[in-house]
Amino acid sequence: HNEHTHSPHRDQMAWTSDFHSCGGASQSPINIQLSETIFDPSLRPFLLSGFDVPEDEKLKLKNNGHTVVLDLPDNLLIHNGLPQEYRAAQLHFHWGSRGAPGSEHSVDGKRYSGEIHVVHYSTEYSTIQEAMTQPGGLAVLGAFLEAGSEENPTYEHFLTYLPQVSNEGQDTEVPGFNISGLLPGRMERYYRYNGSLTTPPCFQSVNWTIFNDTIKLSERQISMLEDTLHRDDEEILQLNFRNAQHMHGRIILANFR
Ligand SMILES: NS(=O)(=O)c1c(F)c(F)c(SCCc2ccc(C(=O)O)cc2)c(F)c1NC1CCCCCCC1
Ligand SMILES: [Zn+2]
Repeated sequence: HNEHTHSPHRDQMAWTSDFHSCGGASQSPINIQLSETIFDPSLRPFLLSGFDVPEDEKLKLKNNGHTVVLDLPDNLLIHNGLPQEYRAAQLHFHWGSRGAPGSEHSVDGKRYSGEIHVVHYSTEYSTIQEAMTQPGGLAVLGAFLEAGSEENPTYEHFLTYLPQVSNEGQDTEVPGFNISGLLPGRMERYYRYNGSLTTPPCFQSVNWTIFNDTIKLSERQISMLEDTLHRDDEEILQLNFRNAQHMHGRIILANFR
C-alpha cells in the first residue's frame, strides 16, 4: 500500500474519529419544554432566496447509511431570521418505524413521526468544513413531519426516488423543485437555541431553529421514509434519531407567545 496514497475516506474517518464534541454541554437534540421557553420578539421571519430550484437542475439524493441526504445548489440563501447570512448545503431526515415516532427534537416530551433538517453554513466561510468548527458557523432549520389526511405533493418530488437509493452508498439525481415546499407552510413561528450536530463529530456550532408549524404527509409517504432505506448490512434504516441531550442551563427562545 503506497503510503503516499491519499485516501479521502480514511482522512474523513480520522477527522471525525480523532476529535469530537459529543460529550459537550451544548449538545442536540433537546426536548423543548414549553414552560421553560423565553419569548423573544426580536426573532424575525426568515427570508429565503434561491430555494425554487429549476427542474433542469439535477440534485444528488444519497443514502449514506445514516439518513437520506439531498445535496443543494450553492445559491440557496437565508437571512433575516438569523444574525447573519447562511448558505444551504444539504437537507436530510430523521424518522422512526411503523408505529414508533422518530423525530430528534421533541416538544413537552412528544416525539413526532419524523424531522427534516435543512443544513446551512455562514457565508463568512467558504466551505462547510471550515464553518462547522466555528460557533454559529452552522444554522439548521428543523421541522416536524406528521401524518395527515393529504398527500404532500412537494415531498412526492423526492420520495418517488427513494427506491433508487434503497441501499447504503447509492445515489441518484432528482430534478430541481421548490425546496421551500419541504418546510412548513407557515414559517413565522419558531424556537431558537444553541446546539450541535446530532451525529459525530457533534460540533457545537449550530444555531438551531425548530418551526412551530408541522409538515403534513400522508400515512403512505411517512411509510415510504420508514420502509424503503437499508444499511450495508441489509438492516432496515429506521429510528435514526439521537436521544434528547441535557440543557446544562441553556435557554430556548420562542418568537411567539
Ligand atoms: N442532524 S445532523 O445535521 O447533525 C446530521 C446527522 F444527524 C446525520 F446522521 C448525518 S449522516 C452521518 C454523517 C455522514 C456519514 C457519511 C457521509 C457520506 O458518506 O457522505 C456523510 C455524512 C448528517 F450528514 C448530518 N448532517 C451533516 C453532519 C455531518 C458533517 C457536516 C455536513 C453537513 C451536516
Ligand atoms: Zn439531522
